[in-house]
Amino acid sequence: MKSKILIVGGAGYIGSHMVLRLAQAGYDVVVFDNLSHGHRDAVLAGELVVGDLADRAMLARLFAAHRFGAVMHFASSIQVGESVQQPARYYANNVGNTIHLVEAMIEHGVQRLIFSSTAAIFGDPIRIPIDEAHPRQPVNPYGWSKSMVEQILADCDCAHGLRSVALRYFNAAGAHPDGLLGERHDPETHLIPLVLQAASGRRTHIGVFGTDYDTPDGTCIRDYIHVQDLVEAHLLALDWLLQGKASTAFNLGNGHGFSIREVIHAVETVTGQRVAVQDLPRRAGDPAILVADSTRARAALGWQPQYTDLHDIVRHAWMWESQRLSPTLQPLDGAKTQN
Ligand SMILES: NC(=O)c1ccc[n+]([C@@H]2O[C@H](COP(=O)([O-])OP(=O)(O)OC[C@H]3O[C@@H](n4cnc5c(N)ncnc54)[C@H](O)[C@@H]3O)[C@@H](O)[C@H]2O)c1
Ligand SMILES: O=c1ccn([C@@H]2O[C@H](COP(=O)(O)OP(=O)(O)O[C@H]3O[C@H](CO)[C@H](O)[C@H](O)[C@H]3O)[C@@H](O)[C@H]2O)c(=O)[nH]1
Repeated sequence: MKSKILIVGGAGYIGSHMVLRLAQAGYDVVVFDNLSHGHRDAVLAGELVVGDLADRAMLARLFAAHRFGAVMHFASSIQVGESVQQPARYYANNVGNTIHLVEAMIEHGVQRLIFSSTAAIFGDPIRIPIDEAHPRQPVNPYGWSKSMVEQILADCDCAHGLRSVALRYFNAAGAHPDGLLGERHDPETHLIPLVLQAASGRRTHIGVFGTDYDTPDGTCIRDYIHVQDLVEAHLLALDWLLQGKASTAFNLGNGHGFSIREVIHAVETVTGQRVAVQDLPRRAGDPAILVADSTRARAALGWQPQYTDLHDIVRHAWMWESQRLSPTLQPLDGAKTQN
């Protein structure tokens, strides 16, 4: 009998893909999500418990009712720009509420945690690609909140033997290859779904934030990693912890960067639609280039990303976007919806 896994934030984009994959791998899954940004109908397996990490009494009841072998923690506030405007709210949800979760785990003897960290802990990189030895120097409250949690987890390992793996995703993208799940952030701020919405007619155009970066075409370069490949890394990290291995952290990306213009071009190729582009000033806090060195995850976990071609990532996300298009769907910025 496989362990029962608690997925906190399992109704969100990455968490919902994780829930399905764990169920397919034979794990018993319980999802805990306040549905602030998640979707009830994205939980395609297991039991959904609607609750907030701020509610310590509810967490205590949850841990008393189930015997969890491990916890995967996807729940957080995720917008970098918003974190600059509302830092206290970000620290409360991403750090304060994570402490509630960790305390409940310690109290109930649950010793394994996989934590969703981010490339934002590295701030403006001093070298590319970014490996685990790169200094952590966040430049916004979102990145700081994740870096602080990593420190808290290291301290809780020393004090309580809580074993954890922090997975630092670079740019999560794509959708379930069978079209079952996809990215449904509201508001959507991520590049690939926004460009696809411009291709489908749900938006009039895509704004490009900054065309004067020190990159070949002047636009920012990011490392887009398929959500399904991230999910596979979590399964391997779970095995790592179940085998009793030490707490650690891994950087997760493909190791290839694509510029914003290359992403737009890939969307045009995959969809056959022309995307209207408006060049805009830089967005505050965007590093020019973020590319992961995931050598360690490949060597230690045996992680082998499957969907490394940007066109596959865009194709799966397009399948999801196309399914969501219907004559009744409201245009998002005054654009006409195509049928
Ligand atoms: N999407 C990316 O590109 C990316 C990159 C790096 C790291 N991450 C991290 O991965 C994780 C998942 O990201 P996502 O894109 O799936 O986000 P998401 O917003 O789709 O999912 C987060 C889920 O957590 C839930 N949640 C938030 N606060 C909660 C609380 N206090 N109590 C209970 N539930 C709560 C939300 O309702 C939502 O369902 C986040 O921790 C994020 O910081 C994401
Ligand atoms: O309408 C848009 C949206 C984005 N971009 C640009 O596209 C690139 C990618 O932007 P995203 O917002 O899709 O992703 P980020 O690289 O800003 O953010 C990602 O990495 C962050 C850490 O740096 C967080 O972890 C975040 O959750 C994750 O999606 C950036 O250069 C951004 O300026 C545009 O030009 N136009």
